[in-house]
Amino acid sequence: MFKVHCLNSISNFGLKELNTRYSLTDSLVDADAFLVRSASLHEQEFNPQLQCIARAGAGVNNIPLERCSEKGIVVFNTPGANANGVKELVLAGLLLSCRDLVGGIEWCKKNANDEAIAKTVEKEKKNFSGIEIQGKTLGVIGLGAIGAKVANAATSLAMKVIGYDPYISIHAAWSLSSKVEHATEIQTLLEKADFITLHLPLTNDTKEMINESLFNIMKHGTVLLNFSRDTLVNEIDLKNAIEQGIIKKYITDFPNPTVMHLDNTLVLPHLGASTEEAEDNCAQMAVLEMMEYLEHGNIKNSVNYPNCDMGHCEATSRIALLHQNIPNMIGQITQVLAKEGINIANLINNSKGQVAYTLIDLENKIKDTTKNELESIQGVSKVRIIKM
Ligand SMILES: NC(=O)c1ccc[n+]([C@@H]2O[C@H](COP(=O)([O-])OP(=O)(O)OC[C@H]3O[C@@H](n4cnc5c(N)ncnc54)[C@H](O)[C@@H]3O)[C@@H](O)[C@H]2O)c1
Ligand SMILES: O=C(O)[C@H](O)COP(=O)(O)O
Repeated sequence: MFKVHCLNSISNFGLKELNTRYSLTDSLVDADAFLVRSASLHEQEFNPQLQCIARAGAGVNNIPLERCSEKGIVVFNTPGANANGVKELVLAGLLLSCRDLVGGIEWCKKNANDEAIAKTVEKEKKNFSGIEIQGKTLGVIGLGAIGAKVANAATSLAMKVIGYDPYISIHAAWSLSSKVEHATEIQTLLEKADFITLHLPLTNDTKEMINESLFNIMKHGTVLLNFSRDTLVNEIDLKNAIEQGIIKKYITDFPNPTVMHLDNTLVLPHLGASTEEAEDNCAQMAVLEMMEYLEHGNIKNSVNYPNCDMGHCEATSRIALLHQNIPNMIGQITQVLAKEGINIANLINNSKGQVAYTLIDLENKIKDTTKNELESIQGVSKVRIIKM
């Protein structure tokens, strides 16, 4: 029986995939797997039994990836599963930035009891007027699942679109409209864009990437949309850019004490992925990735371990080893098995950066003592017996 702990509420559409081999646990201590959305795990201790963490969503900056890799914990996310939900909210943000819709709605509410409102409004409406997006230039930074959808949608709304993504995947590149202009340097995008939207992950490399030096390249009166993460933007520099009129409007999905007090800023309550469809998609994908790993040892969409698919085990037993990507690991592993007279039916060894994953089907049963011996090889973080 596998025990699963949910750190956030996860859509039942995903949880109903769990079969009789699973139970939900309230305890973090005895869980084999965590399901999580945005809850932070940085301060969380991980028990030795924890095999994987499935993030029902895209961003994994709430998970200590390095510590998970050291402990042989596989972290999954759900690429693209909430991209349409975010795209639709970004389009809403784009339109909200053009006329003062929020101010206008507030004005109507405030004047609800004015019998002459139909007449007064015709004098007052100029206070909420604005511009159109048609013909304006949108700069999209990060052309992954969300950025590509936003870029394509904006071309359909008659915007000119420039995209910047030095690490674009082939899949994302194929999905982009040919109308999207490709910027090889971020400067080109910043110089031309009337609206800039951020769709890149928060990492050590991208933290506060949008700072004074980039604000200084932007056009006076740029609208900045941030539906990715708050700390991609240096908020002190943002405040200055707003005061200088470089940023005309900042639309963000991430409330924090600083942005709540900025002028010309519209803050949404982290709603990008909060649609029924996105929540269902993410939950289902996360649960299925977790089950495939726990039951069969196969890895799909991990952010810290390589993909690996050996199908379902037809041999007598299956073991998985999570280890460092260093020389002679396979030699040492097969030596232990050979010493025990265990014959290998099939073996996959894949690596990703500093770590590697070895999945082995065996023609003999595997004993606990063999598992212990494999665990004692230097550089092995975890050994799982998937089928005895
Ligand atoms: N507001 C929300 O509710 C919400 C929902 C989903 C995702 N997000 C955020 O959006 C981010 C992107 O999500 P996604 O699904 O599109 O992810 P994705 O992995 O499909 O795309 C991210 C893209 O950013 C690119 N990138 C990385 N570093 C870059 C850099 N320095 N400059 C330009 N591009 C760079 C990558 O090459 C990739 O193409 C997530 O990491 C998450 O933080 C927010
Ligand atoms: O990275 C993501 O997928 C989003 O920020 C969504 O987060 P949520 O699942 O907590 O809404």
